[in-house]
Amino acid sequence: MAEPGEGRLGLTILGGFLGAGKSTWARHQLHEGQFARHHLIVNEAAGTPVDNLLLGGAARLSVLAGGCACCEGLPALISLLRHVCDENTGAAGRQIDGILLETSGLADPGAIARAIAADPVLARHLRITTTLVLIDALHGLAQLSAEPLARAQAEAADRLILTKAMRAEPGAAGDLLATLRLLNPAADISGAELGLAVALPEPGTARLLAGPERQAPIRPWRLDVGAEGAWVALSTWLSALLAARGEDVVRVKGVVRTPAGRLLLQSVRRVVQPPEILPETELAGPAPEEGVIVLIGRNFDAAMLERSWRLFGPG
Ligand SMILES: Nc1nc2c(ncn2[C@@H]2O[C@H](COP(=O)(O)OP(=O)(O)OP(=O)(O)O)[C@@H](O)[C@H]2O)c(=O)[nH]1
Repeated sequence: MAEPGEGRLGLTILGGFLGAGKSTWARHQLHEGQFARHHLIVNEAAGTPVDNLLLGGAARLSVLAGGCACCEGLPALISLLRHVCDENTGAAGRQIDGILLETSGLADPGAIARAIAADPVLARHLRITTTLVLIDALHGLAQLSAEPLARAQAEAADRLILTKAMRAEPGAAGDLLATLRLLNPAADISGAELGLAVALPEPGTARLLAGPERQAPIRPWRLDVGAEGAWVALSTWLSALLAARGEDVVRVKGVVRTPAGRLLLQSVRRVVQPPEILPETELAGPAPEEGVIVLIGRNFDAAMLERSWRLFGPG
């Protein structure tokens, strides 16, 4: 007798807070030959997608930008998933082994899973094989305390991966591990550094999580920084912004043109990451908009960002 779920396409949901390392982890898995015959869907809350630049190894890639897939971007996700299911049934037969969905850092994977289960078409064609949530070992404890969303993400997982595991101070990482075990005792937990599996720290003490205060919503802001030449001004502006308003800046990412080529600039909380030169070859998904920075945070307004950039910007 056929098992329930047999024949349905497997869906892996890859979630985690802003900057937790979802694209980095997925890129490494693709490099290692994992998810080789999967359709990769990348969701970004901002309208200017960047993550697909890191996922050139994907055989099939769709980008859903400009709306988080658990809320305002949900109709687009449902319709794309139906389309992928359609393509993989019928005469042509199955072209892929499954779907890997990288959610935006603002998505609750539990809400996505519930929406899929409630959709009569998807419920017949898809089954969620794993909900994998990445937790940033450097910022995870603070996020779990301050952001209800980070907690909801951790609780929704059946697999948790502590990323940046080798960069974190072992005591703090051990406390984070103990806190995660308290929050989600059923989840399998492992560690990773740049996508590579590494040992977990010794478990420490679970930190009591204070109920988060009411906060303004986190949302993306777009800043046009112009064409070539803005690089030095941009790094000075970003350092000044993080010094002055670091608590409100959750994530910054963007692509700027420099004499050395296209540069991917990003920060997670106050940590500015080393810039990365992007290959000029054709990449999966839409071409990136150059000279555009996406800032994801709270309590900003577009005019204020413009003004502050003009203080530093070239010309
Ligand atoms: N040292 C270290 N850095 C990491 C690791 N994972 C990610 N990073 C860095 O953290 C930054 C954010 O990584 P991404 O993979 O873009 O994170 P993300 O979760 O896809 O980000 P969003 O889509 O914006 O939520 C990048 O600068 C990465 O190089 C890790 O395991 N170790």
